[in-house]
Amino acid sequence: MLQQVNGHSSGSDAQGRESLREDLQEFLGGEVPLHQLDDLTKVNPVTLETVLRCLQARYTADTFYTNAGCTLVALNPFKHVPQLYSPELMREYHAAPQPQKLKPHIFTVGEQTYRNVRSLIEPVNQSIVVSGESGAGKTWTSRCLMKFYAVVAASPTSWESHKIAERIEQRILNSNPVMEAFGNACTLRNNNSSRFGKFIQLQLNRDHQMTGAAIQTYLLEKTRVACQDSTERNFHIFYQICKGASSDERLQWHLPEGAAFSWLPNPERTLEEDCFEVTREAMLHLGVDAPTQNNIFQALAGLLHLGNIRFAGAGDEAQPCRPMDDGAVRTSALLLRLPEDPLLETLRIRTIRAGRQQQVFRKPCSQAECDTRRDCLAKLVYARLFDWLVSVINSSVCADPASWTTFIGLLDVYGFESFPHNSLEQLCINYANEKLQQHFVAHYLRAQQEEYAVEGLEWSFVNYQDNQTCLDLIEGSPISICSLINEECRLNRPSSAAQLQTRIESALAGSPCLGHNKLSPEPSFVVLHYAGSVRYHTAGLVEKNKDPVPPELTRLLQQSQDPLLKVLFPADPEEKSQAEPSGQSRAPVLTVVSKFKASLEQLLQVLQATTPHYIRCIKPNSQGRAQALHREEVLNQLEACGLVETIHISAAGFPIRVSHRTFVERYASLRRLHPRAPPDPHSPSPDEGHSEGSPHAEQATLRALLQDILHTLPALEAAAPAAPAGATPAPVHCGRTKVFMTDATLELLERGRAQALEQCARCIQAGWRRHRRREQERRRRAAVCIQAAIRSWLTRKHIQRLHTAATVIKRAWRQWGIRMAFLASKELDGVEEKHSSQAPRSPSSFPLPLAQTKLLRAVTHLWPLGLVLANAAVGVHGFPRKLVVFACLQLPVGSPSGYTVQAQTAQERAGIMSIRALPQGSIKFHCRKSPLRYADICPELPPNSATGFNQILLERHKLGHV
Ligand SMILES: Nc1ncnc2c1ncn2[C@@H]1O[C@H](COP(=O)(O)OP(=O)(O)OP(=O)(O)O)[C@@H](O)[C@H]1O
Repeated sequence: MLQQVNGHSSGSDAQGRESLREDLQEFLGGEVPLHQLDDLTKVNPVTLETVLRCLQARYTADTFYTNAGCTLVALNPFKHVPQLYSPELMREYHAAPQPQKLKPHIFTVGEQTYRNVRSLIEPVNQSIVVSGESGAGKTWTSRCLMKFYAVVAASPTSWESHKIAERIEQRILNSNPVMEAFGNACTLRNNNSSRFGKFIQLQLNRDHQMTGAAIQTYLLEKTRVACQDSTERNFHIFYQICKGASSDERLQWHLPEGAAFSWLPNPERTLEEDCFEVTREAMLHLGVDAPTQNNIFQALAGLLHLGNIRFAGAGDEAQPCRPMDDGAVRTSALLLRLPEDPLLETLRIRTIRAGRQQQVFRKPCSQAECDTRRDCLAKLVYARLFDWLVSVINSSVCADPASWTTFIGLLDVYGFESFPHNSLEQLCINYANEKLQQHFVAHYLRAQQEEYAVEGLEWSFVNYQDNQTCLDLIEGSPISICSLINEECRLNRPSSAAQLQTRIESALAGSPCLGHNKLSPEPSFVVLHYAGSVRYHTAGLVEKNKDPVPPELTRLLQQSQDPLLKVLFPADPEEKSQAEPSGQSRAPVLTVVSKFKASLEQLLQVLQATTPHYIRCIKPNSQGRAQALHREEVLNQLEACGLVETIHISAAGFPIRVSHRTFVERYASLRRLHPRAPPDPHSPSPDEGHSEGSPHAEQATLRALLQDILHTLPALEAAAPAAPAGATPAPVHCGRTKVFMTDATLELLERGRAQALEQCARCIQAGWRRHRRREQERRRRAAVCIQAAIRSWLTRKHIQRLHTAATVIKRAWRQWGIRMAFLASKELDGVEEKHSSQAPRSPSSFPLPLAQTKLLRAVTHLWPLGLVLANAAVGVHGFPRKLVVFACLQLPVGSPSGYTVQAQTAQERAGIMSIRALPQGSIKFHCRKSPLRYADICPELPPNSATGFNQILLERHKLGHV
């Protein structure tokens, strides 16, 4: 299902798939973000895509270790990660009650292994297989594990034993720089590439303290001594002596500064591995004293000079080739302490023994043969030197067999290799990887079986074919690739590469793992390995397998006066007979393949007798850059280290495992599609007997729901578009806590769920529309109500405001009137008040309308006269004048309720400005202007109207005209 979803598509379809993919991944992966998933087997479903995504997420989050079931996947950080390998962290993992609960780390594996040894559960001995391609971090990992054991497996009780343990650990750790100097080289893929495989056995005593170690090496790439790619380098030790030797040593070893050696490409490149002093120091700790070291380095210098020997063809086959530089021969012979002439002769002349008497014939070699013999001599010396060093290290670090009881093995092997040109080396490496893969798969399947057993599932349905057929093809009996190549060596007959190809293809035609190779221009055969198909070229395969060492070369080296070479090449009659296989001899020939096979079998026997642990080192990118993960490259390595294969094995079973609860939550809707018949009311309910809310009751309810859902599967299958008649039911198993299913079942369930969701969606849509219509109607009515209420409220408010305004106006108007009246009355002098107080007026005794009428009449008819009198500058004053005025105005004099005519003496003096009518009904003569705003305006009164306050009846300027 997920693979389909992961497939390519375009446009909206792709978008839909993407969202479904995410949805499914969320469902299957649970809530845990990918980078927090510590175990790749918990990635759900277990597909390459999800595994890759998980590894990428973790790498981005600087999390470099991830479990994959019984395997630890280690991504190379390609950078220093502070505290990732500190002694404190080692102790933390060592002290943890359950180290597997801590974050995945090589220390978890280390600690688990150590605890297994202590628990004494069979098999007590443990092994850690560290694999991966070149540069993936195998050596680093092995080194870290050794340091880990040096820290945790060294807590002796007494001070003395503490010292001994410390010395042993130091020696074990010191073996690393020595092994790396002699066995590692800078390659295109790794500056410090191990050119051999190794199995380190860390020996523990009864108290589980490390008492020693033993190192077993496999398949050193000795051809590198004499043949290097122009972009690569020879073994580190050659550069170390050339760069690190003192001037005396340079003289002694004939290594002048800047000397050029044809077997020393790229000498200008300086690596951190070029540290001569470290190597010397470590050798010293391992018991290789200074004179022996000197001897070793001198021999190595001799090999460098040997590589400078060049031969020129003599032109005549009967004549041996000429050396182009006698100096190189001389120096080489001197340093290797070989006689110069025999050295030259051995390189140029082959001896052949023939006939019953084993007569010796001497035959000059061709130029190419001379070169081959020279290279062979160097390879022979170097390989023996390497093996001798390993044995020296072993004798230094290996504990007395009686002192150790258990061991932890560290296997650092080369990963699966597939290059454009593959030969015997790759065949051996890939053969070893096939063997280890078989071992790993057996172990992995066992772990899977255990999980299935815990869940109460049968294992038998997992139909997986392991890689036995491929192994049969490579090493099987009686006919296999190895046996055919060995046969060619044994028969010692001339055979071409094409003939070998034909032989292999015809003899092994029935093997399903032998690929067809019709189009290749070069003779080759194809093997379909578990990690991919590899084409092996047959040219030179037999020769490499023979790894012939001309006996003359061995004899020559046995003549050396050098103490080291004497040790490396003792005069051994047994070796002699091995080195001189007779063409007619039927004795088994020790070929490279047969030796390798033997050591591999021995190794597997050791592994099978131990509890294995696996660390798969992955190189995130080939450039060695930090923070860069190239998916394609990682995918290839996952394939090569067998993780993909184990993923496929998972797929052969039930790659999808979901907990009961999650399953029910996701697929509960399926019950709507095909409802089950209601249960018999008399049958017991699933949670009967369990108290409500108890875990049992919950589990029982879940199970019942689960069964309901699973019962819909047949109906779903029948409804599936391409369901063939009589198709087998979708495989699904209900474990104790999880539902196990295949990809096909997931697809079926998902399809049903989509249908159920569609139905639900329709229901929801209809309900929603109904609900929306009702809502809309309700809203409309509510809006009308609200509008009406608001309008009435607004109107009320408006009217209220008008009322308030009117009241305010009225009040203001009244106040204004009062103020005006007050001002008008204030304007009067105290005279009136006096009059008023003396003769209070009674409205009832003299009603105002009548008084007004009288006044008006008086004003209208007589006031001009009174006025004239009042204004007269001379004349009557005082009371007589008042009387005159009163008379003119026809006002009753002394009437208590009548009008008063007021005029102040000062006014009288200043003259009258105006005559005014007051609301109280009196007439006033004003000698100045009124403070009232309108009081000084003489209204054009209509006849008989005298309203207003203090209204001017007549102004001064008009007075004159009167
Ligand atoms: N855990 C790590 N932390 C930091 N750097 C690392 C780590 N592991 C590996 N490296 C880096 O990667 C380089 C290659 O690692 P290493 O030599 O262990 O690879 P290898 O798998 O042993 O390669 P080969 O098979 O060629 O020997 C190291 O030199 C180191 O720089």
